[in-house]
Amino acid sequence: KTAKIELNIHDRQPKKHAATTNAEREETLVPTAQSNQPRRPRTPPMESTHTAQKLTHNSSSRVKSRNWKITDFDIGKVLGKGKFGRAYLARERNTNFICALKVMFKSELKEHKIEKQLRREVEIQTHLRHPHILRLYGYFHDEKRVYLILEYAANGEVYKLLKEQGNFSESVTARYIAQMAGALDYLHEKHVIHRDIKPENLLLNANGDLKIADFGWSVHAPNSRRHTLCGTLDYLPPEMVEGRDHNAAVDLWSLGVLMYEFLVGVPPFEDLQSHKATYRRIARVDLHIPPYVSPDAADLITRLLQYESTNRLPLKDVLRHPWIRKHVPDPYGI
Ligand SMILES: Nc1ncnc2c1ncn2[C@@H]1O[C@H](COP(=O)(O)OP(=O)(O)OP(=O)(O)O)[C@@H](O)[C@H]1O
Repeated sequence: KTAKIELNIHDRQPKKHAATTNAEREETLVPTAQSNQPRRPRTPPMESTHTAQKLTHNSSSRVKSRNWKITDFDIGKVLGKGKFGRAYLARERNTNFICALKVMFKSELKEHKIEKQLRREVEIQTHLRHPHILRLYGYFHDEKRVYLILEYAANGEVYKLLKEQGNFSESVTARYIAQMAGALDYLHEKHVIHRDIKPENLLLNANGDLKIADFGWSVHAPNSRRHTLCGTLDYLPPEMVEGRDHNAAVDLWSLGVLMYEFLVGVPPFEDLQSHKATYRRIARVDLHIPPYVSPDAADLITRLLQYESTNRLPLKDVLRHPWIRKHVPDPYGI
């Protein structure tokens, strides 16, 4: 059933204002010239032949990496900066497989005491296989850094697209929400709660399909650990801001917040005055849906943003909702 939460809320930081990290100061992964070799068919590096450095899950359920090293990859452009490092476009030399390489400094992981969190993130994400969940193919490390080999999402962050466009149309939103509902349903069946659904954690691949990308706050349910929550308050459900027990229904609430933000451009309980004000609006479910949102869309948002977690519309019913049906002919096949 759940985890007790300690709140330690910070403002939603635009990525470019992230604090300077070792990764920025010590830029050692110099992009290499792209080779002109013809491309072979792309297969995930894990499935490549003799290098088979697949992450394995041993009996004590610790995830292990084997043998990958930085020289197995050609490094391309910087895809972006996170709090703890950078992501690079990369190509595995043996197979020409294109991927993203996320590089973090061990010293920073230690300094911020997030090694455990990262280990959990890697352990969870490695075992997930879903078209709308970003694949983590493997990881390796050297003396100073940890590297994650990730599926490449060519169209970048949903957050950036949303800021550029202001909001999304109902048909685009319905497609994203159906993809999210499918992915969350898969996670919940595996007893994983994501707990940090927001546009910053969603990427888009070359086809414009959505990929859940960040498992930093995910947990296996049931879970009884206490956690310090950093990040935006906007997506937290009443039970989490009130420090009560919570379960997988937290992701249903966040899906409602996400749907609102996609259609309106700002999250429903945002209050720029103070965190306290946002907290109050969440706890009261102080929801105002603008009149330009269609009645069917408003109905789905309202069914997800229910104070009582048991009253939130289950994910399978989200996929059957008339608004999804109207815009997404085959919500199970997307
Ligand atoms: N697999 C990927 N495909 C394409 N772009 C990516 C990929 N992974 C990361 N990026 C880009 O690089 C940026 C930094 O990624 P990173 O995972 O290091 O940080 P983050 O998780 O977005 O941020 P934070 O560390 O603050 O949580 C992302 O915001 C995104 O724009």
